[in-house]
Amino acid sequence: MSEFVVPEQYTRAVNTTHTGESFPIPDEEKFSYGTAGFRFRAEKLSFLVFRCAYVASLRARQLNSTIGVMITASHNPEEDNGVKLVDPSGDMLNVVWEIYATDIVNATDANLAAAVRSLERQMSQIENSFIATGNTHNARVVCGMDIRTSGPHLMEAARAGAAVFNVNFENIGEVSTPILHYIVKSYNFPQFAEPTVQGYYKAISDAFKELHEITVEPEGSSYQPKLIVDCANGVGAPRFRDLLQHIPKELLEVEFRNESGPLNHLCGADFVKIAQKLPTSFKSEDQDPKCATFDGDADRLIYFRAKTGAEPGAAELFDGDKIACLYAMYIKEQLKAYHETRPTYNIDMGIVQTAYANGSSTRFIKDTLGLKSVIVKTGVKHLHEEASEFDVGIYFEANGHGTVVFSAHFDSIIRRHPHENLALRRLALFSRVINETVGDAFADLLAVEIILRHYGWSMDDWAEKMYKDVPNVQIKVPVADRSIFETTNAEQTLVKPDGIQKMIDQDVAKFKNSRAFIRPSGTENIVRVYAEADTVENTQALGKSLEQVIRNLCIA
Ligand SMILES: CC(=O)N[C@H]1[C@@H](OP(=O)(O)O)O[C@H](CO)[C@@H](O)[C@@H]1O
Ligand SMILES: [Mg+2]
Repeated sequence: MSEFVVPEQYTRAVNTTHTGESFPIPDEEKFSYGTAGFRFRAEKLSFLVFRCAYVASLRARQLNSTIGVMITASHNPEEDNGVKLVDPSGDMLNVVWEIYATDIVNATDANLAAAVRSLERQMSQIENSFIATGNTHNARVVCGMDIRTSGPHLMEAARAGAAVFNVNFENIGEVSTPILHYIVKSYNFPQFAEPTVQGYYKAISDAFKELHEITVEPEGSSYQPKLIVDCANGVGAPRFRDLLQHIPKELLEVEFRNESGPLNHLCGADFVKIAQKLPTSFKSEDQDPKCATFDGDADRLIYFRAKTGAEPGAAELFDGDKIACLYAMYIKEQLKAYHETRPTYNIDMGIVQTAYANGSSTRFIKDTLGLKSVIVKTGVKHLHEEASEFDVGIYFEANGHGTVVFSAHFDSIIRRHPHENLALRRLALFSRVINETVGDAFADLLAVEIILRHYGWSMDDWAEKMYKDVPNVQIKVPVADRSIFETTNAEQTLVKPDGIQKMIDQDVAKFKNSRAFIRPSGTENIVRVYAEADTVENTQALGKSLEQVIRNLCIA
């Protein structure tokens, strides 16, 4: 019996990009909307951006709102690129739409119209909304890109994608990912800020300057308003320079490094976090007092300095966990002062972390700050969602991606009455320095500086007055097929392949104060091993032995 063969004109072998160029996709290749959208070598991206901007335009019509498209591959190398979509609130794309986006990206050219009709049918059942009809005059797609050389071509792919359904398109040029998120929110909530890059600079810097004015350094303060920033050779360099035009040097003086070399190469927040090393152009002997690093699209921030008493090039990190704890200390203090004067309206606060959070930070949150840390799955959308359960929800990934979200209740009590007392004013202004839509390296840096000044802290103080990280290691193990790994318990336990968790548990039991887990990455073809133990040597040994568990399994 002969098998039915689909005529080629109906397969993905004849798919095309926005310029009509052929983009054949093998049958077995299925794109999926990962932890942070679609990410590949840049060659694949014109097609994906074209289709994603089309999806964005459908969502924009459905909600009669502005939707964002960001073209970036964050901390990945220059040759890569990626695309992710931003919802009207400035948050990550709604998860149901991640599925629609996946369907549309995987459709054949011939089936695209049918895929959209099916999407519309599903939507009319679930949300009672329609794409093709109704009021769509506010529908708009706003698109930003980082500074990869593939960016401008992909911007044209996005423009073409939005044009298919005739939706307004705006290119906002080279921006950090958080700027794009902020502008999308500003379009949809005009009272929030002017929906331009300048509007973002003004809103954040005005709040910073006002909060700075009412932040008094304590007597004997060791705070220094100076720091050196490693820009990962990314978009953070030009845009942070622009933002600082709005902030007088006496308030904050920044020296820029790694502004124009190879993107994310031996520098940037991801490199510093995983290697625990100083980025290129920083040296141990310089003993630079206070340094910070962004990733390639400036949505991550980590503070660091040269580690004393360690091998040359080693870095001491003040990572996402330490920043989260700093925010928590400060906000808790202001909330306490607020509750003393107005006990009637309770405002609750919580901290959300992932399993990668250093064990010491979680203990500090619980034992010293008397707060609870909720552990969720990796990926900002999970943290953001959980943090939104609180009036003040602080969330951070250990890698430096994080922010604070504030509830409507907080809004009505604090933001609308900021002049009643100092604590209220501080809270209200702090909430405006922060970019609530997503982790923002610039906004987070300004918030950290305010808090260090408030406490009169140097980096020494920050290190000594909080907690000491337990030794930890993160190892990337390349694998042919990461889909064979399945996790549970906020990704801390492997349920598949069979028997593997038992081997992990046996290894972990050999070391003192140890904790470890293995999970497949959602962004790269690797499995990540994370381990903690009592000493650096034991941590390395545990990490290596777990790495071997994976290697044996994947070779077998
Ligand atoms: C351990 C780690 O840092 N994982 C990162 C990384 O996800 P993976 O699914 O682990 O590849 O990229 C995500 C997107 O940038 C980020 O949210 C996450 O924290
Ligand atoms: Mg990033």
